[in-house]
Amino acid sequence: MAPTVERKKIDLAPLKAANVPIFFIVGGPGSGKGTQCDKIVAKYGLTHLSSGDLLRDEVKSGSPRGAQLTAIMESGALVPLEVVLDLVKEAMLIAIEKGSKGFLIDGYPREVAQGQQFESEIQEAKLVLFFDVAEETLVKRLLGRAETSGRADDNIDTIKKRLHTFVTSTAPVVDYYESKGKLVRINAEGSVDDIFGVVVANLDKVTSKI
Ligand SMILES: Nc1ncnc2c1ncn2[C@H]1C[C@H](O)[C@@H](COP(=O)(O)OP(=O)(O)O)O1
Ligand SMILES: [Mg+2]
Repeated sequence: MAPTVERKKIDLAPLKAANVPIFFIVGGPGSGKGTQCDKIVAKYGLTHLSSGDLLRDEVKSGSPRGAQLTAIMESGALVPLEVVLDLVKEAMLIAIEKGSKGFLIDGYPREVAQGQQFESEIQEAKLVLFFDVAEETLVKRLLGRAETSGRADDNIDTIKKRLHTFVTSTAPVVDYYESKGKLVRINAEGSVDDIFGVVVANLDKVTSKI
């Protein structure tokens, strides 16, 4: 059986009181989420949180929770939904203390259930930006990133597995938010700047109050 992970009680009152806009950023691995988020942060001053980075940072921190996470990932099991959500909540609270104007939650939700849990415990997402890219392009970009990223998961076998996971579990997320009228589907095959132009046009419609 996979080891369990300790959970602390997290007081979300300051986050709820701030009531800042939250955007989910979804798209296959290599679709350019990180690239576009960096540009959004620079223009709008939103806080960028990547659930993958938060997990990797927790593991690197050497905390007891990080060690428990390593054991789970090595056992091949999935990190429990609540633990990822705890890491996101903690990072959001720290950012709110520093005056964050809103959040880009990158790579989350991976499953419809994750999105529902986030929204019921924290707050509804304002919009979901979906970077839509053909599989062929994703593979090409990830192999390019592999040359400099040092990420163990940027290799052809793992890339294929991640693409399969994306198609089977994340595609329903896209359908779910589309049915709620919150999905912004962005064709992300073009250049970084062209894609950003579309992002800006969509964010400007809803961030006039930021
Ligand atoms: N529009 C674009 N055209 C070409 N390459 C792009 C691109 N957007 C991002 N890239 C590159 C940068 C990275 O090396 C790789 C993956 O981008 P990323 O931002 O790390 O993706 P993600 O965070 O969605 O996994 O592709
Ligand atoms: Mg990324």
